[in-house]
Amino acid sequence: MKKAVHFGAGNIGRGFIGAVLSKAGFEVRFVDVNDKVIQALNDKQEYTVQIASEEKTSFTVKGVSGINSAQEPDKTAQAIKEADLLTASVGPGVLPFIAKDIASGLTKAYEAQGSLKQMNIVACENMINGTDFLRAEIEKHLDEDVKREAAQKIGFPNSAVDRIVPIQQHEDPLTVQVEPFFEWVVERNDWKGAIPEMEGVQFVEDLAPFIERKLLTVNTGHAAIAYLGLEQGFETVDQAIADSSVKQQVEEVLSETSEFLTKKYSLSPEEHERYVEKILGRFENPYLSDDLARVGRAPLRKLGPKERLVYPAVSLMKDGVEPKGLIKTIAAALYFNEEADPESQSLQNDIKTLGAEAAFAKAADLSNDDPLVQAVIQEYNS
Ligand SMILES: NC(=O)c1ccc[n+]([C@@H]2O[C@H](COP(=O)([O-])OP(=O)(O)OC[C@H]3O[C@@H](n4cnc5c(N)ncnc54)[C@H](O)[C@@H]3O)[C@@H](O)[C@H]2O)c1
Ligand SMILES: O=P(O)(O)OC[C@@H](O)[C@@H](O)[C@H](O)[C@H](O)CO
Repeated sequence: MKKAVHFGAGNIGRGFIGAVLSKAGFEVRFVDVNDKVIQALNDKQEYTVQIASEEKTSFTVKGVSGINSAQEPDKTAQAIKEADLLTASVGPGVLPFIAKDIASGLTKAYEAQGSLKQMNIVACENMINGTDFLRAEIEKHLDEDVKREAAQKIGFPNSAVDRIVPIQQHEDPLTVQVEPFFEWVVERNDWKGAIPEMEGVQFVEDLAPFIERKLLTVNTGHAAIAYLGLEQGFETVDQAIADSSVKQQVEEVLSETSEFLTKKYSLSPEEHERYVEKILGRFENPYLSDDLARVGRAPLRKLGPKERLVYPAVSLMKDGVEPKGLIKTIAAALYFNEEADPESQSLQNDIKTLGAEAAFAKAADLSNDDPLVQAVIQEYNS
């Protein structure tokens, strides 16, 4: 049986990636640091995925087990040595940490066998070129000979993953509720070996239009709902989007990212409009309760230069377009203050000590006098 190792047995890990891998015939070993989830995976070897729709269907994902990488480094290394496919959805900020575990597994395998098995490593994060980033982090911990062997034997394709999976509230720590829609797109050229048949996975020549369309529509839209919705006192995505003023502002933001995307990738405006409509419909799903605090989480990451808000805003401004909706959303993001979110606390602390202008400029990697910084601060102060 083919073996897959998936780092991150969280919401998208169990709710989507693990389910696809299991269905494609892989034995799935989840690696995580959450011992409750790992114990439950080893006790049950299966879990339930519920579809958030009127029909409320569910299915069972079988053939799964867990390894706690913090407590079981040898078992983690052994699983990496045996893997045909390694995937990860831990959050971009955690990739440097799992890179160490992966590098250690690859080094042990190389030392034991004098070679590495052919495999693919795919990061499934909301991040442009997430696998390239993970690869660079892994390589920091490899000796030259292992690095050379890894370049020969391991494929590092970038990927884009789309399925809304909120924070879970079930008695069973493994049960996971997901929306009906799903999309997993993987870059074909960087895949090593024959392209496998995997239901739910699409292999494409060029990932850039897919990841950018997804990040700058689903995730920009989500961020706008979160930051603008919290300002209005809403708690969940469906509640916020049901408010006509929030919806109108989200539509304005998505019309700006649509302008950027259709121009950059020569997309058909009608087809892209249908894509946007579909996504707005997903946000309105009444069977899914998704916290605005989750959707707005990690604001320092979300305000980064290659991320869902600043990247399209800067690009549009360079083309002489003032993205009023994005500017409003970024200003609202600077008010995101969630006690349980460490990045939101760092952002608020930066605003207190440096001022909002310098705090945003730092997060976005822009100079204080950049036109976007000035427009955002004018909005923030108003
Ligand atoms: N939830 C979604 O709707 C969704 C959809 C598409 C993509 N994503 C992306 O997937 C990633 C994960 O999101 P999520 O919502 O599943 O988050 P999550 O918090 O539910 O899952 C992350 C998991 O990583 C684990 N983890 C943390 N540190 C680790 C370490 N050092 N080693 C191994 N595991 C570790 C956590 O314990 C947790 O189980 C993010 O990049 C997110 O943007 C999420
Ligand atoms: O995971 P983040 O923090 O990058 O973004 C929050 C949500 O927008 C995201 O998790 C979506 O639910 C997901 O990307 C849908 O595919």
